Amino acid sequence: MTEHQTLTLQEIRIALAGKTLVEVDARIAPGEVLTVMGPSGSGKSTLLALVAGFLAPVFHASGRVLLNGFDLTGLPAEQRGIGLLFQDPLLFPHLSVAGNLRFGLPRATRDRTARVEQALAQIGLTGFGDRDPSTLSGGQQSRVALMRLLLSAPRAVLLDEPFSNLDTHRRREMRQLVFDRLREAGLPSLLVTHDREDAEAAGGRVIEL
Ligand SMILES: Nc1ncnc2c1ncn2[C@@H]1O[C@H](COP(=O)(O)OP(=O)(O)OP(=O)(O)O)[C@@H](O)[C@H]1O
Repeated sequence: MTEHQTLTLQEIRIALAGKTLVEVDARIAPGEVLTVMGPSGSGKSTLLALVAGFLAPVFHASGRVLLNGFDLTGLPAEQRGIGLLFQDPLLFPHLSVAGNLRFGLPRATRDRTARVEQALAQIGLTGFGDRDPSTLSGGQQSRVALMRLLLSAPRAVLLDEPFSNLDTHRRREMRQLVFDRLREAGLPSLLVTHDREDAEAAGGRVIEL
């Protein structure tokens, strides 16, 4: 279990061609999901890119991103320990379902096979470990992507329209699973969505860009 963290977006300002696109100042508590909403082009994905550490150089950004007071602002993406979940589950097609989950585990993890079996059981996919990800339904793939993310022990999570590829029923199930898991793990998260029901299910504050 990861130490509980607070994610702070301190006086963030992102500008494009001299014009302010995004201004945010927020502190996200452990287990809290802060939802970011706003029209297309308002800078939601750009804000996530800044927090993750891969903001395109055309943008000018100021402010700081802190995890439990530790300044991430100058760190490259791979050193930030931030997990990402997108609309597309982005499973590795050349790895089995179990291989995708194993990939999430930090290198020093012991009992890897047992951890993967346990993870499969937690998402209702016992017996699916040897399958090729493309043979899974969209909802099953989403669950594998979520579990791969959680196994990687992130310190914070960014979600960009993570449910928008799922049908209504699967979306409800997946929302519940994702938000329960993030709360249980005590992870601060930032959710970008167009869907009010996502924001309600997330249960945290909502900011509009
Ligand atoms: N690499 C880039 N170079 C130049 N402009 C960009 C780049 N990426 C995004 N933009 C512009 O920045 C603005 C914000 O884009 P962004 O993708 O953050 O919006 P969004 O709120 O996530 O939109 P959507 O809801 O459609 O996903 C848009 O005007 C977009 O055209």
